[in-house]
This record gives sequence, structure tokens and C-alpha cells, in this order.
Amino acid sequence: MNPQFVVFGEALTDFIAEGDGLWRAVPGGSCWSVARVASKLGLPTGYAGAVSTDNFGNDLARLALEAGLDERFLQRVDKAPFLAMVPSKNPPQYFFIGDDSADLHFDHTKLPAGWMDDVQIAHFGCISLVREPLASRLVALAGEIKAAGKRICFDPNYRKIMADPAYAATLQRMSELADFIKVSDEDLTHLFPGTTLEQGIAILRGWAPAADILLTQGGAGMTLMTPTETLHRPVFAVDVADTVGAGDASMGGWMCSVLTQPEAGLQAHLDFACAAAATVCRQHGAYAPTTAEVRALMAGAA
Ligand SMILES: Nc1ncnc2c1ncn2[C@@H]1O[C@H](COP(=O)(O)OP(=O)(O)O)[C@@H](O)[C@H]1O
Ligand SMILES: O=C(O)C(=O)C[C@H](O)[C@H](O)COP(=O)(O)O
Repeated sequence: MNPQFVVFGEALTDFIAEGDGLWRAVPGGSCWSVARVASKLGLPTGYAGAVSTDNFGNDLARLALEAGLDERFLQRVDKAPFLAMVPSKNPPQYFFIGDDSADLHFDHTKLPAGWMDDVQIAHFGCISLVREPLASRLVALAGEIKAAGKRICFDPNYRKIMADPAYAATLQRMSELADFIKVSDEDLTHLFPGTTLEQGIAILRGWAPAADILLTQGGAGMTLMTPTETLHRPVFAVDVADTVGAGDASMGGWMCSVLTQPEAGLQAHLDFACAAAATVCRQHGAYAPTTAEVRALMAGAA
């Protein structure tokens, strides 16, 4: 089955400081994680990005395959791996190593012929939208996909490099294109400095009057806002290992619910997104839960 959901943007390897000069290398990247979660939950998904041909790229490719992602969309490029250094997880601090790295060489003209035919939603987000020359190509591509009648999903997922003044236009353009926007309270603080949460949401709403907006608020749960309705959902109580990847899981879970059970309604989509996020909080690092795990949590059985 061809992908109904295609995710564009970075895959990378997180290097997490373990103390005593030791670093743990973990495959990740916000966009890659969104794709992996959606695919593992049973949504036919393609991860459309480029990874290196070394051991780091191999690990990303292997996990993508294991999650059932359509392998024709993943590109392998003989360039340096893209690395995220995480010297501290609490609070999260990142810096990135990736000059002329593989991710920047993604070429959408090399996607399989007819790739867009069955696509219903295309996802964009995070640092791929600030890393040139990839960023400008992706913004243009999002415009083309939207013009072809498909829906666009956008998760800004703020990182410090988005403080670059050039990103302001991208943020607005991607929001204008988006049918679905996910944003965390923390993202809003950085994206719109000096504004309240409500003011930040109002700016997004002004750019995207018809979009569904999912606001995540860590341990305070999440809120789904359509142009006419607002629904809140407290977290599913779980023993938390860490919350890395929870936002990506809520995004992947939300889109999976929208596409696989469109008739289920807003509350069901919100519940599913929230349960997907909570299953990830139980694990260390980014994780792709199964549908059975998410459903068990929703049924109160786990
Ligand atoms: N302690 C927690 N227990 C259960 N669910 C949580 C917890 N922290 C976060 N979540 C879920 O994960 C979602 C995303 O988390 P959040 O921290 O807002 O995003 P991000 O990971 O992008 O920073 C939250 O809206 C919530 O539903
Ligand atoms: O790859 C990046 O750009 C990262 O920052 C790596 C992180 O693993 C996730 O993206 C976590 O994102 P959350 O789901 O918001 O916790």
C-alpha cells in the first residue's frame, strides 16, 4: 500500500551525555520519530529524508524498516551523518553538528514515481525548516503538495537555531499552509517571546484560520482547538522514565487517528494522541509504541 502519510525533515543521531565523558548514541530526529511512530501504529507512512551511508545512517534505516516505513522514500547519501549533541536532558540542551551532512542532500525529485497519488497528509517541521539549502526546498515543496489538494501538518518543535530572523517568514508560511499544527507551550514561549500562551495561539490562529491546532503542555496534558471547538485532555497517568519524544509521539498518534479512524471524532483523536505520548514517557528516549500498547493504556489495562 502506498503511503497516506509522508513525513519530510531531519533524521539524526542524538548523542546523549551519560557523565564521565561518555556519550550514548541514539537514532532520532523529530521528523523521523513522527514517521516511525505513525508507521508503527499501522498508518501507511513514508519517511522522506536522507541519511548517511555509515553506521549511524544504517541504524536509522534499520529502525525505519522495522517500524514498517516505506523504504522507497528513504534516501542514502554518501555524506557526513547529522548529529545532535545533548549535553543535558534536564532541561534539554541541544547543539547540532551537520555542515553539508546527508540530511541536507535530500532530493524530492528522486522520490518514487507517483509518490503523491495516495498521500493524504504531508508533515513538515523542526530544524529541517532552518537548515539551508534543505529548508527553502521543503517550504516550496509544502506549497506544491498543498496546491495538489493534500493536507499539510506542521510541528515547529522549537530549537535555538530557529531564533535566526530568517525563520520568522518560514514559521508564518508553514502555518498558513497547515491544516494541522502541533505546538507545545514551551515552543510558544520561544517562537513568540514576550507573549502569553493565548496570544501565541491567537497569532497562529490568525495565520491558519481553518486549522486544527494541538497544544501540548507536558504534564498538564493537551488541548485540541478547531475553529469552533476546544477540547482538553489531562495526561494518562504513567510512571515516567523521561519525556523525550513525547511530543513527536503525540503528533504521529494524532495523524494516525485522523487518517485511520476519521469518523471517530475529535475527542477520540485527542485521546489517542495523548495515550501515544504517555506510552513514550514510560520508556527512555524516543520510542515507537504499538497500537496494542496505546489501546491498553486507553482501556485502563496498562
Ligand atoms: N509526565 C507525563 N505523564 C504523562 N504524559 C505526559 C507527561 N509529560 C508529557 N506527557 C504527554 O506528552 C505530551 C507532549 O509533551 P510535551 O512535553 O508538551 O511536548 P514535547 O515533548 O514536545 O516537549 C503532553 O501533552 C502529554 O500528553
Ligand atoms: O532530533 C531533534 O531535533 C531532537 O531534538 C531530538 C529529540 O529526540 C526529539 O525531537 C524530541 O522531541 P520531543 O518529542 O519534542 O520531545
